[in-house]
Amino acid sequence: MINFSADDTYLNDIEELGYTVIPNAINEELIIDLMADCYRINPQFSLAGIGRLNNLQIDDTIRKDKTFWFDGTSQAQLTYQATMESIRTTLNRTFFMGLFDYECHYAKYTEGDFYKKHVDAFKGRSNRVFTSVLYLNTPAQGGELVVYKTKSKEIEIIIKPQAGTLVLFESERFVHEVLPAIDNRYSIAGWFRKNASISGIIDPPR
Ligand SMILES: O=C(O)CCC(=O)C(=O)O
Ligand SMILES: [Fe+2]
Repeated sequence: MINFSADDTYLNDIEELGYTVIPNAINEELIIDLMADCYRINPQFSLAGIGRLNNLQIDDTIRKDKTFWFDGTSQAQLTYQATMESIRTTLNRTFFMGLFDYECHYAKYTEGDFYKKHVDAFKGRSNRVFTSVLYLNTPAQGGELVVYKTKSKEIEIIIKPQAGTLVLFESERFVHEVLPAIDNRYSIAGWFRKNASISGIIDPPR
């Protein structure tokens, strides 16, 4: 399991580059349990929307993955959330980020599914600060994550999904896309958030 204090390479990457890629961040047993959880809830995966709550829109020209928001109904979900909780406190301690919670969903991409170029947060319009993506399986081909350089069309890095690899990046900073899947691709996408409560109403999750 990832231990930031034992190896600060990843924290240095975050500081210097705004992102990091951590292979084998999560132990194999938990990956197996999370995959089993995906199969359990398989019929409940649904076409992902764009935007939040009331203005959620389904637009399958932008993304075609199917998602399922964590509902805490399995030990695997709770264990994963506890791991993300420890990363949240580490990020806060190291970078004084004031991240106050974490939300995540499973995502399933089957053949031909993609997620076109986008950013996960827009300045001043979202409280998503840090994006996390954990890959649950290792597709033989397809479904690469392409991350672009800040304010540029050039590619910063192409990440091949590998079971156990955790990617962390600044949500506002990086345009990214998921290339069309060939083999089935399972992952957990999540967001560390700051509290952007508007006129006293605590910002709801999702
Ligand atoms: O699965 C990935 O590699 C990235 C997914 C993504 O960009 C998102 O869900 O916002
Ligand atoms: Fe994204």
